[in-house]
Amino acid sequence: MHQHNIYYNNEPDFIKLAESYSSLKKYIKFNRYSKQGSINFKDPRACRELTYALLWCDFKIRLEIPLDTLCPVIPGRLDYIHWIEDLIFSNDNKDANSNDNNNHNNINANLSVTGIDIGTGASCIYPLLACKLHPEWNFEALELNERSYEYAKDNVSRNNMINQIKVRRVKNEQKNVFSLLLKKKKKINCGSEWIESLFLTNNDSINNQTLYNNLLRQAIIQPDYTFCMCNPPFYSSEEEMKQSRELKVEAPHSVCTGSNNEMLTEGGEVQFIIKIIDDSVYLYKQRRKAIKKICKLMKSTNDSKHLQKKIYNKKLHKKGLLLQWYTSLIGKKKSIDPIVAYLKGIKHIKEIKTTNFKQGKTVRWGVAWSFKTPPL
Ligand SMILES: C[S@@+](CC[C@H](N)C(=O)[O-])C[C@H]1O[C@@H](n2cnc3c(N)ncnc32)[C@H](O)[C@@H]1O
Repeated sequence: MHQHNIYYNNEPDFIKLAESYSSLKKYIKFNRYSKQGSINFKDPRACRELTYALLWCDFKIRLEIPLDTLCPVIPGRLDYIHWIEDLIFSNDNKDANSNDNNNHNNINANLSVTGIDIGTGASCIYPLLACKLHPEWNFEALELNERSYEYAKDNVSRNNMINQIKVRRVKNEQKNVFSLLLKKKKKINCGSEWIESLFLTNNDSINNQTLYNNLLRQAIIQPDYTFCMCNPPFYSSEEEMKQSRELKVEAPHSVCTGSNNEMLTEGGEVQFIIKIIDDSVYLYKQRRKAIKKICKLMKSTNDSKHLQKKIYNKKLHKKGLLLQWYTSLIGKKKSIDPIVAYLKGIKHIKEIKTTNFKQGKTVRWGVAWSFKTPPL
């Protein structure tokens, strides 16, 4: 467990918890092994009540989820968030390359953090927890399933976080996973901040080449979002899901309440994550192309108004999307190699990281990738 996790070396005391959260009381079981009491982890109602109790007592989060959706195991969800903190705030990003102005990871140390949760589920658990830990963070929470989307929205309002977390309904899973955010970017009439500053700083002529180069550099290295995260549906079929349960030597620690949309996806998690990778590459290339065109235009004109008009007419400032870190959870060990091999085959990718999250008998893995800075 991550050292920043509040449950690190600090297992919840169920009896104390039930004293503060009375509806948990009826689910508490005593046995001779545990002084702290326990619950029946095979009972979905008991698991859900435990999640509600932990979220309320430790985070002041009120949750409501249907019994037949995934009941988030809080310590595990926290571990993934803490790993993302490590990625975005790590010294590698801030200091090790501090002389490297071309590294888009550096710039973000001073910027606000906006995350994207792909498949936020009914609980909207990652955005809620992350924004409680970091009240200055913002989230875009994307969800395909209509009922989960409605629940996620209600959970955000219930916790007065509508200003921090935007829940968005994905209607077409075939489209680029980031397409709703691209649409949002396109709707912003004034264009991106960097392009505005490019023109506001010097309205008459492009005579200060250094200034312009610096602003353009900002445009290239500044990500639109800090990170994305995803807990994908792991399995390709009910058969595979069944087999995986049967393969476990010991009985699963707790009941799995996930419904089909949460557990199953065509091609399983490998295909799901590879689609996120492909979508990220496509948008990176779009942005790279647009920046190349802007550079060409800058060479051909000395008139900033003319340049501005051309950029706006060609919508170059709205093209592509770049995140500092793309991440996903991986549910099966055998999925890591094909995903990492796929990432290694993409020449624009600068860094690939993997990790594991161990919690009791359950192990999950994490994968993260970031792109090279597009060339000036
Ligand atoms: C395993 S669940 C994770 C739910 C939640 N994030 C959690 O960790 O408990 C996967 C979620 O992704 C959603 N989903 C599947 N495909 C999606 C897509 N293309 N875009 C957005 N959400 C999707 C599913 O409906 C489901 O709610």
